[in-house]
Amino acid sequence: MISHVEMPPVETDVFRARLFWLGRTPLTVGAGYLMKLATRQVRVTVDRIEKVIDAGSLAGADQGDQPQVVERNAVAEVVLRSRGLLALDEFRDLPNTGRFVLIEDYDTVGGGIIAMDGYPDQRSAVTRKSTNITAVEHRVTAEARARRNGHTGGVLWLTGLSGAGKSTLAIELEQRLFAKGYQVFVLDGDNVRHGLNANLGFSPEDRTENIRRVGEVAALFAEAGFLVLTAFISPYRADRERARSAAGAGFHEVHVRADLDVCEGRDPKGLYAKARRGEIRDFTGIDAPYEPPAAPELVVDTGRLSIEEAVQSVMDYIERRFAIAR
Ligand SMILES: Nc1ncnc2c1ncn2[C@@H]1O[C@H](COP(=O)(O)OS(=O)(=O)O)[C@@H](OP(=O)(O)O)[C@H]1O
Ligand SMILES: Nc1ncnc2c1ncn2[C@@H]1O[C@H](COP(=O)(O)OP(=O)(O)O)[C@@H](O)[C@H]1O
Repeated sequence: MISHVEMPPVETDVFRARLFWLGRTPLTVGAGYLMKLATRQVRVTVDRIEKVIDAGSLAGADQGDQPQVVERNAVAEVVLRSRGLLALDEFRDLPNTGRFVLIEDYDTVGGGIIAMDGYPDQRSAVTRKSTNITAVEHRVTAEARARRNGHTGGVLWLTGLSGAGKSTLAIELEQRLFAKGYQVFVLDGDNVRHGLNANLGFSPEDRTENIRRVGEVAALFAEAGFLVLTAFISPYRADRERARSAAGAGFHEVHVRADLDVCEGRDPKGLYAKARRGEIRDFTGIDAPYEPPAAPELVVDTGRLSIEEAVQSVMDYIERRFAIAR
């Protein structure tokens, strides 16, 4: 793709669209459509419908917090997802190329404009700048490390909203696993942001870079034979998938799940209250997105389980997946 050096396209597999729906059958969450974008056609699926406005009355359609359909002639804000990375322009920067048409069974069923609010440009996370580099082979094998430690190295990647219980579980598990003889270490969002990632904030691109670095560090710890427990919100699916690729087969995604109102009710650091008062912007779950895992290896429902039950369920999982007979 050729682009102006000052105005390169955004690279992403998820984006927001404001669209006008013309289809005879409603647009639905999970449905797939062909998106015509300048000269390209790509398949996209509807990840979320954020808001629906009836074009006749201009009133918000009453579908609760999570609308599931957009009826004909309605205007909606939706989140669309593609399989691979797409190069896109935002409508506000480049109106001519920042718009698209949706097609279903050869019929035009909608048209809209692209916005990236809340979602990162993934360009820097996928760009390699170094060349002429050659990997050095270790002589200590992963098997030798595992034999000595009594368990394989790996990454248990905890993801979830603020207040879901990631740190509580990770810290408790670290102590219990250490007592059992595991080489174990917790990488926690709040701690890592004091050092390695002190130069990063909470913009979508900074969160992506935060998770990119942590994913690489966790993969190195795992290679060194450690069991790494990471406790980051890690709100974007693509970032977690990159962390998975960095660590390979030893990566296990754990969704620490609790509804937003449960997390907000706990509010252990008083941050939700600040976000509601407008003192913190771009707070996950309030005015910044969280993309739940589509197929995590484990779900821990901390809204239903006690801390002890939640710890035990992850502990059982770890013992099944990582322990080896010496
Ligand atoms: N805007 C905003 N949104 C979300 N969280 C915020 C924000 N500002 C500060 N904090 C505090 O930072 C912790 C999240 O850091 P992470 O590194 O895990 O975030 S991310 O993965 O990069 O999204 C998070 O910690 P946890 O509550 O443990 O999740 C908060 O304490
Ligand atoms: N089943 C549970 N698992 C984990 N934490 C729980 C659970 N039930 C209640 N909590 C409480 O929820 C809060 C979670 O906070 P924290 O661990 O800091 O979350 P996070 O790291 O995801 O932001 C703590 O105050 C904890 O005591």
